[in-house]
Amino acid sequence: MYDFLRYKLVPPVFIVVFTGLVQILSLFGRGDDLTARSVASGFLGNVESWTIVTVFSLWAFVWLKIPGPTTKGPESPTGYVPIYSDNGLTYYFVTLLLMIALDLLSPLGLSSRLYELMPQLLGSLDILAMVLCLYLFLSPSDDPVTDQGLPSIYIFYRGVNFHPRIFGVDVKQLTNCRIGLMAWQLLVWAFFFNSVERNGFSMAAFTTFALQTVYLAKFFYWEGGYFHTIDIILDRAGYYICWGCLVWVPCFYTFTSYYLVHHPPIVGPIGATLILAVGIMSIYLNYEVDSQKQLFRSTNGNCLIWGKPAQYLTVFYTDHNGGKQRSLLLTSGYWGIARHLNYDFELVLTLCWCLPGAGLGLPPFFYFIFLFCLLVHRVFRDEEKCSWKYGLFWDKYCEIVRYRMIPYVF
Ligand SMILES: NC(=O)C1=CN([C@@H]2O[C@H](COP(=O)(O)OP(=O)(O)OC[C@H]3O[C@@H](n4cnc5c(N)ncnc54)[C@H](OP(=O)(O)O)[C@@H]3O)[C@@H](O)[C@H]2O)C=CC1
Ligand SMILES: CC(C)CCC[C@@H](C)[C@H]1CC[C@H]2C3=CC=C4C[C@@H](O)CC[C@]4(C)[C@H]3CC[C@]12C
Repeated sequence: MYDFLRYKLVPPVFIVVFTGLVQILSLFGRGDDLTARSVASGFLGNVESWTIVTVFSLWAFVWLKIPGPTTKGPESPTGYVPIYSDNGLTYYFVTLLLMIALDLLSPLGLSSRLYELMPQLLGSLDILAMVLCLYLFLSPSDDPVTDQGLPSIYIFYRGVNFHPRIFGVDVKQLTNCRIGLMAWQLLVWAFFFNSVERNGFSMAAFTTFALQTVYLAKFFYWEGGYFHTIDIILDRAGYYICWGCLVWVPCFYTFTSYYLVHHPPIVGPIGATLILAVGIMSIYLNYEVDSQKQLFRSTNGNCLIWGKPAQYLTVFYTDHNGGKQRSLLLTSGYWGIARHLNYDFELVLTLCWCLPGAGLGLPPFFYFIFLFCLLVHRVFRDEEKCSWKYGLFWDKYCEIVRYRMIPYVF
C-alpha cells in the first residue's frame, strides 16, 4: 500500500495538481475571475513572457560560466564530487541592483509588467521546466541498478542523476539557486514596488518584502553551505526539485507579497516593525544553526561551539564501494538542543513575513502552511536517510539528542 502511494499515486497526482495550481493561484492572488478560459489563457505564455524568461535564464546561465572561484560539494553516492561556481553573492547584488535601477531610471515599467504578466510568466517557466525535466528523465543514469523496477512516472518526479550538468553547468545550481531563488527575489521586489504604486507605502508590505530580501541575501552569502543540504545530497534533479524551483518557488514562495498588492495590509506600522525585528532575529538564528554545522564539519570537529570545544559522536557508515567511512555528528550547541532546530527558526521567520497579511484571511498564510507540512515531512525523510546511512550509530545519536524539533514535545 505504502509503495503504491509513494511510487504510483503521489507522483502523477502532484504533477497534475501543482502544475494546475500555479495558474489558479496567479489569477486568484490578484482577484481575477477564475473561469476555465482564464485559467487556460496563461498556460502557453506569450511573446513578452517568453522574452523575459529567456533573457533571465541566459543571464543566470552566463554567470555560472564566468571563470572564477569554485567550491566543492560532498561526494555523491556514486563517488562524484560536484564543483560549483562561487560567485553567488555578486550575482545576487548585480542582478537585484540592475532590476531596481531599471525600475527607477528607465521607462520600461518592468515591475508593473511582471505583476501583470504573472500567469504568462508562470506558463513559460512551466514549459521550460517540463522540457528540462523530460531531458533529465531521458538522460542516461550514472547508477542504473538502483532504478530497476521503479515506475517511470516516479523516476520523472524524483529525477535520474544527482548532479547532471548542461553545457558544463550544474543543473541544480542553475535551477535552484540562480533561477528559482533569484526570481523569488526579483518578484518580491516587483510586488512591493507595485503595492507602493497602488496603495502607497505601508510598513506591513515593506516588512514582508524586507524579510524575504534579507533571507535571500543570506542564502546567496551561504550558497556554498546549501551544497551540503538534503536538496543536493539526497534529492536528484527531477520534477520535484527542478520544476519546484523553476515554477513553484516563483509562484508560491512569493505568494504573500503577490497577494498584498491587490489586498492592502491592515497591520499597523508598530506591529509591522515588531514583526520585522522578530523576523530578522529568526533569520539570524536559522543561519547560525546551519553555519554551526558547517563550521563543525569543515574543521573535522576541532572548533569551539558556544565558546567550548565541540562535543560530538563519531559514527561510521559503508560507502557505495563497500568501504568503511567515518563521520561526525555534533551533539552540542544548537545541535544538542534538537535534531532539526534550523527548521524551527525557518518556520518562525516564514510566519513573520506572512503575518503582515493578518486580517486578510488564509491566503497570506498559504506559504507558512505549506512549509510547515514540507518541513515536518522532511524531518522524517532526513531521519530515514540518516538511520539507513548510520544504522545503530544514528539510534545512539537520537538517544543523546532526543527531540526532533521542539524539546520535550516533538
Ligand atoms: N524554505 C524552504 O522551503 C526550506 C528551507 N530549508 C532550510 O534549508 C536549510 C538546510 O536544511 P536541510 O537540507 O533540510 O537540512 P540540514 O541542513 O539540517 O541537513 C541535514 C543533514 O545534516 C547532517 N546532520 C544531521 N545532524 C547532524 C549533526 N548533529 N551534526 C552534523 N551533521 C548532521 C546529515 O547529513 P550527513 O549525511 O552529512 O550526516 C543530515 O542528512 C535549513 O536552514 C532549512 O531551514 C529546508 C527545507 C525547505
Ligand atoms: C514540486 C512540489 C511538490 C514541491 C517542490 C519543493 C521544492 C521547491 C522545495 C523543497 C525544499 C526547498 C528548499 C530547501 C532549502 C532551501 C534553502 C533555503 O535557505 C532557501 C530555500 C531553499 C533553496 C528551498 C527552495 C525550495 C525547495 C527546493
